Amino acid sequence: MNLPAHPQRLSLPDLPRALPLYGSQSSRAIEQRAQHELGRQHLPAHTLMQRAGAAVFRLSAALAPHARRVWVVCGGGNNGSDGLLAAVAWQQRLQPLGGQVCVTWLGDAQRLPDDARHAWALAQQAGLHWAEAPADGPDAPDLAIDALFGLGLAQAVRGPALDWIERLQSLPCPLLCVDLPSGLCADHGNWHARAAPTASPLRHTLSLLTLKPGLFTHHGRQASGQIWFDDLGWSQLGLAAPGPSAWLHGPETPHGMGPVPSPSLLRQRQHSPHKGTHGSVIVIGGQQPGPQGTGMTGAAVLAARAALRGGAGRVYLGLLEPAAGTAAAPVFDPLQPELMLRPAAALLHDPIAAQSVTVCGCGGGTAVAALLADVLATCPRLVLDADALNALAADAALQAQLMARLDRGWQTVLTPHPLEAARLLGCSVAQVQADRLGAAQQLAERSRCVVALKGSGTVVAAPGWVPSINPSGNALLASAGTGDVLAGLIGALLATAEAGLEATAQAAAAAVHRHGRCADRWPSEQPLLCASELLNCL
Ligand SMILES: NC(=O)C1=CN([C@@H]2O[C@H](COP(=O)(O)OP(=O)(O)OC[C@H]3O[C@@H](n4cnc5c(N)ncnc54)[C@H](OP(=O)(O)O)[C@@H]3O)[C@@H](O)[C@H]2O)[C@@H](O)CC1
Ligand SMILES: Nc1ncnc2c1ncn2[C@@H]1O[C@H](COP(=O)(O)OP(=O)(O)O)[C@@H](O)[C@H]1O
Repeated sequence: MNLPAHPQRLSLPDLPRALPLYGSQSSRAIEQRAQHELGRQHLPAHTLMQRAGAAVFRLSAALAPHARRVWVVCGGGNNGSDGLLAAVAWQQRLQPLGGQVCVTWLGDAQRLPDDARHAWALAQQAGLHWAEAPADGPDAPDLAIDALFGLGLAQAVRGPALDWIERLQSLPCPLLCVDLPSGLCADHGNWHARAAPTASPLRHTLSLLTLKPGLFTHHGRQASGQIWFDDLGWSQLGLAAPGPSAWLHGPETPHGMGPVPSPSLLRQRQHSPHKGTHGSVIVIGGQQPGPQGTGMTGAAVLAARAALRGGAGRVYLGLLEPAAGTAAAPVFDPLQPELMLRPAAALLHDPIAAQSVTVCGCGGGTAVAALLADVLATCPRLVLDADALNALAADAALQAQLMARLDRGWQTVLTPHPLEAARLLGCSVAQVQADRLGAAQQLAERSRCVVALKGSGTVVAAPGWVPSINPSGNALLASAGTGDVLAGLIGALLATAEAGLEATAQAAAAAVHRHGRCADRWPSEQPLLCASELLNCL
């Protein structure tokens, strides 16, 4: 058998293809299949662990080639074994150079799993230096390896490991986390230690055998730093893997269709299309300021502009009627005069509504609730955002109407942030965030809609689909109005997408990826990315 490939650096967000993600259960199933096959091929016991230890050593040596004082923190399970084997390899490298490896070990020699017992014996033979903590001052570590917990962490960390995790995460030297940063839940990206780590360019994570969903959503991206992957030779075994728990999608999503090319490129390649070919988008929202209205016209304007910049051929902006005695609605958008402004109710009763994608709810305030039943009944392709979602959450009749849309072959995309998702699911934000994949999937199944659950690692789910996680975007997007831009962009991509649930989900995922990529490409010398600036790079 060939040797396993070197660790691959995951170049996010532009993955060449969608990658399967496996939670702890399916990772263990894959490990079992691999162990069985390696045994069948008469490879020595502990081969997988040996490969894991070698991969950790190889990558850490590449990250810190001049390291002389290495601190390796190991737990008492198999994650710790990978660390122990890497420590032995570092000891062999550093001994002739006068360097030192310090191992902090949490295990109980009386109750070690089989692989860990073997690694422990090798570590004993190598004569490693054991200590509760590394030296301080000039002898402080210049490389650290975190092998406390990987897949086996099931609940809040207890005991001395809490202090070690904190110390590891704040060291001013490169840190390589084995499989997962200790404290991070493989399945959900929840942080199970004290305060979640701040971002650090010194932090790396080498995911072993499989990529886990928790690395890419909720606390995962920030806690993991740069993510690397080594499949430990799994792909060369030619075995069937269980179905993935989720996908990590790039511009190409896992569900069949190729990458979504940029609209301008598509247009430059063609000659015969007219504006109608590029689809129409209606945006309904933007409650006017007034005695009841909260004044959120800007949100609907952002969504409409995003639909235009996203490639829609025609964009209509239907602002919600101003209350009596308040200022009249604007008649045009001076910065984007291409937008066609009409009263929202008039747009809904125009035949245009049947041929367009409608984006409803951005800045809709309380006024949008009154129109929602009409919107659900007249708009075959629909994106519901913000206040439309809140109105939906408060009204069981509207929810029933939403669910029935799919029977007519009508598609809907919901774009909740975690609070909106919690309202729709009738649970707390903490419950949504504790299982973002599960929450998005549950909402998709319950509402029979495509769902984009926003936040770090936006999850796109659809009924009957395996959900996918978007790897683009960063906290530059955490500012008011960026969600409105996303809703408009989804509308634009839907306007030229094929009919059907799969194409709808594909378009939503592509829009989420494109939206996040704008933030990833934003020049680092410019500290802020306002929603209106985001429009310029769509
Ligand atoms: N499967 C694979 O893909 C492959 C797996 N490999 C490697 O094995 C790793 C999985 O190993 P694993 O199953 O032994 O679990 P692991 O992460 O070491 O944790 C168990 C230890 O943590 C402890 N512990 C748990 N919770 C705790 C808490 N809250 N607070 C405190 N302690 C807690 C628990 O203690 P206990 O509960 O038993 O007292 C036990 O000592 C995987 O991530 C990868 O690195 C690769 O080598 C090959 C391919
Ligand atoms: N930390 C983050 N990392 C990546 N994307 C983020 C982060 N914070 C927010 N976003 C993205 O920014 C957008 C914010 O949307 P939303 O919360 O609806 O804001 P608003 O209603 O003000 O427009 C979403 O697309 C969300 O995924």
